[in-house]
Amino acid sequence: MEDYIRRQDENVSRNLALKCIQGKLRLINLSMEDLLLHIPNFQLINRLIQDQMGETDKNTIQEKRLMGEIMMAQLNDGQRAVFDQIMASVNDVDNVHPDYIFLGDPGGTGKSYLNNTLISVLQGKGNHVIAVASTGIASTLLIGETPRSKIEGGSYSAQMTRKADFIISDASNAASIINNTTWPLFKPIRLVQNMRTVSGSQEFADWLINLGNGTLPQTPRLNNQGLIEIPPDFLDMQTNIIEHMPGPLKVYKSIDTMDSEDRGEIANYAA
Ligand SMILES: Nc1ncnc2c1ncn2[C@@H]1O[C@H](COP(=O)(O)OP(=O)(O)OP(=O)(O)O)[C@@H](O)[C@H]1O
Repeated sequence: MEDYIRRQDENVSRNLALKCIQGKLRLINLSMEDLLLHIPNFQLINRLIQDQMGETDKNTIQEKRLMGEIMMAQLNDGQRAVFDQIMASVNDVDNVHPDYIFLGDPGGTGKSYLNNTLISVLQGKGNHVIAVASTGIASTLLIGETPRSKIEGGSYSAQMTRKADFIISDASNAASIINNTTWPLFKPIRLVQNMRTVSGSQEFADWLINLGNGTLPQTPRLNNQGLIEIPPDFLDMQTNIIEHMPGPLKVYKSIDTMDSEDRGEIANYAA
């Protein structure tokens, strides 16, 4: 719920969080009733979606246009080239540009920044943009075999999807898209300049790119394809950063998959 409350009021946030929980429960064949949870208020959520669809008043468009111009001016050459390709696809009247573009890893190359720039610029031009949380399911629904104009149903999501000029999905689970039957429709593009490292850290930037690409050389001593060795210099850098962080050290563990006979317990761990 905290993820939503930054942007919405408490009641809307509670219902969006419940809707998210309901989606996760469905994946493991559980319902809200099974866990005695409230059913989300879909009317409220649909109204919110409708408000967002109608968020095209002149002031908003003007603000987005200015923001888009500022962000666009900051793009590096690689980001700008991808930006131009995507804009060509969005404005494509002759259908010569690809409809589906996949901006892949590596991390830190400014994909989110570029996505936000595209959203601001397109909204600033009055285009309808949808930014979706990306899961394999979302990509399948939005980029499935059904052309968007043929998506049926009167729900706000269906209306919004039909009307969208541009659908964008960030932080995607690449594997779920690459393994999807729609993958051949995508044009894959990569950014290469790491934007998280400062100038003078080229070695670290290259190492991060290779890490993201899965092209780091194997360390024979470790004798395990799945293990990588972090060079001591980079580890020193991390220790240095941690030492400069205020407050007591706290370790958070992450879990990729949860295995338990108790389905309720599995539902407590977000994937
Ligand atoms: N053109 C730019 N000008 C200034 N800062 C930028 C630019 N592009 C990206 N950044 C900054 O670089 C950092 C990394 O960018 P971003 O989060 O967009 O990368 P990413 O590829 O989405 O990373 P990840 O895949 O790890 O989430 C961010 O702090 C972002 O604000």
